[in-house]
Amino acid sequence: MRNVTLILDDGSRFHGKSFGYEKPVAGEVVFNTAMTGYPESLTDPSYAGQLMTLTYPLVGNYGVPPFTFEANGLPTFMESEKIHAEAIIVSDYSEKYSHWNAVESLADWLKREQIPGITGIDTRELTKVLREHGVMMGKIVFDDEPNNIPEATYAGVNYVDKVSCKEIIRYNEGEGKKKVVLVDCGVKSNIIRCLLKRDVEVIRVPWDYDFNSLQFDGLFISNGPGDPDTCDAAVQNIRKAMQNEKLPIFGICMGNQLLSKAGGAKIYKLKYGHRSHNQPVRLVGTDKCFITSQNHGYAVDNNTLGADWEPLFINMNDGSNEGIRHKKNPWFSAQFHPEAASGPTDTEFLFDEFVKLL
Ligand SMILES: NC(=O)CC[C@H](N)C(=O)O
Repeated sequence: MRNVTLILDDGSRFHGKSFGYEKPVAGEVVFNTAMTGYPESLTDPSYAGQLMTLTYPLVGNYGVPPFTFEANGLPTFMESEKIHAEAIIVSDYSEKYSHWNAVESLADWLKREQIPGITGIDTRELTKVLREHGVMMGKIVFDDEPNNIPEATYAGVNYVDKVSCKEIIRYNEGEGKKKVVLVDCGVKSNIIRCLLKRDVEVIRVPWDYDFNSLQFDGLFISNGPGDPDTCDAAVQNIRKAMQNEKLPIFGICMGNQLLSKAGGAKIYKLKYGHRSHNQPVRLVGTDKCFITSQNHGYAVDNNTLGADWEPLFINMNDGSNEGIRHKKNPWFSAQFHPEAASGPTDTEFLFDEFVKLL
């Protein structure tokens, strides 16, 4: 195993060993405190541009599931067709694995997809640095090679355009009871699975496609990577769709941010984001709290919501926005991931609420 160093923008250095593909890499360094779910997280398109640190110390011991596909073209076990994170950073990589569904080791998968993985990093100390300073850009370099990796940029880059589908994809065509247009900002497969199992036809369109001339019963806006302020074309299309006040609209994560922007609200960057399986959110107006799966670095500013809108969920750790709803029209969204995959399924009922409105 070759020696590597993770260098953060503030000059902090963390020394470890390479266990994945051997290439230097740069990106935004983020941390995720979930205890499981590395196959799902690595293939979540929302991690594009990011070096993903896992704080759970032992990673790799249940291997990697196969890349098989369902009849509708969706991967059976993964959240997209490939790894989207730029790299994975762990404390203690386990090459030995055992699981009913495992077909290869995490190292073999990373090498095949040309994604660096590093182990032996004090991920607890790294997370403390990121919590105190805020997320930072960083790079992984090989100690025996000159440091020749260019700096990466994250803010202001339109990552959605890199991961969105390039043409329309239809699921359950002519079979579902209702039709939903899904704006693909980097959609996770389980969102589509959650819609399909509720008997709807899904028309998945590129993020900037003007879908308003299509025939459909509801609009869904997906999760996606990067800065929502780079996705103006989607915001304009959503605004056009809102001219029909009866059209049900549901957004998740980036979808919450884009719906909020279409409603006139502003977005800001969180100091170090929410990435875990145990983020508590309260349903506004009730004492109900749900434990949610999350992966986001930006948030909607509650104080900028227009008079017709209100927060739907609030994060119980830091009071930040976790969803919005319109006071009159059937429009709502969640900042967390009700589709889970990975993580708790407590809030999957939001898909039922959406489908009931169609
Ligand atoms: N998972 C997502 O959709 C993330 C949305 C956005 N890229 C953020 O970081 O906040």
